Amino acid sequence: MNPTETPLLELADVHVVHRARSGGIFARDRVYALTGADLTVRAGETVGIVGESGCGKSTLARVLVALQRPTAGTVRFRGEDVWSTPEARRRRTIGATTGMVFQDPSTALNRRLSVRQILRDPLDVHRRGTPGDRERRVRELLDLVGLPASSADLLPGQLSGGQRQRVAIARALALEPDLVVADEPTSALDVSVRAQILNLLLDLKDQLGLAMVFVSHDIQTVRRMSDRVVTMYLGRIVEQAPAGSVPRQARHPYTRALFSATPGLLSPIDPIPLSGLVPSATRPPSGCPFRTRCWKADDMCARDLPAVQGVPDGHLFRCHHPVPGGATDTELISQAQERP
Ligand SMILES: Nc1ncnc2c1ncn2[C@@H]1O[C@H](COP(=O)(O)OP(=O)(O)OP(=O)(O)O)[C@@H](O)[C@H]1O
Repeated sequence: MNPTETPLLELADVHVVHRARSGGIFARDRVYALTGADLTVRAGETVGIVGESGCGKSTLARVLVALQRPTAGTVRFRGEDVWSTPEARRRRTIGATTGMVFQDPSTALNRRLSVRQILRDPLDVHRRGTPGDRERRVRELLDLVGLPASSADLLPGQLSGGQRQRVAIARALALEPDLVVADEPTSALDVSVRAQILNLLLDLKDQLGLAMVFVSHDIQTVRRMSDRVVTMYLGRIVEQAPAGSVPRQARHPYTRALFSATPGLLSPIDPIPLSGLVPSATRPPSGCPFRTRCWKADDMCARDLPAVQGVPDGHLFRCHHPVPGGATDTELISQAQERP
């Protein structure tokens, strides 16, 4: 990875605001799904995204592959502003060189199409090679994801969950992308096949030199898969750190608390207690989004959004009162318990 080369993707101050799905008096509420996201993805690297349900992980994933247009901010793909580019060019550039694997292959694949049709579709749309080339590419893709050539004639319903996710991965790879975004790719699968799918993704990443963005609730998995871990809370990226330094060197109290809840990673004793609920994304708190649950929060946290601070190795965080890097669990837990 060369830090001076143009990144594959750069998000600058990206916001996504949805209209609330619920009806009634809140029908006109806005959901702040992603707020002020700055993120860079470089060729060949794997970025893991963690955070509790509803914090904006899928929204960020969709922005990265241009399935979601930001409400504000800039997305650059190889230096080019994605959303000020004409649609046809956008499809040829970011559309053809990124692929997405969704959580549930049963809903992500068209049940009426054969595996061959599913894999040929992107090749046909982008007019890749001759019909013979496309047929060869289908066989190549099946081989790449460990499925027999005979599966080309099957419908998704004739495959197991793990096989369906292999087809979804093959489809994401059809156009030889530089980046694959996998949004909880194993959470809808049986526990017994999860490791196989994760290993397949890791092998493909190495074999094809892909960049990968990997979204998961499963912190152990994200840590194992990623070069860099991004922690999100209530629509904001609160920390980005090299995977090897998380959780011990994590500086944001939320990252430490989140990781401490994973047995064997940080905490030999109890998880760092977090009081209160995640606030609603329709009414995020002023200042730091985490301050309503943070044991270190004070008036400044309610007043001002913390600026991004950096420590070496591309480690960034947003916090007025960061925890000391390398603090022991006991120190962190006693700090948390001192909270009034
Ligand atoms: N199309 C939409 N319309 C309205 N609200 C939405 C829409 N998509 C997402 N949201 C809301 O935006 C917020 C972020 O959602 P998102 O799916 O990105 O979170 P997430 O971290 O991926 O959650 P999960 O882990 O449960 O999948 C949530 O409050 C969600 O309800």
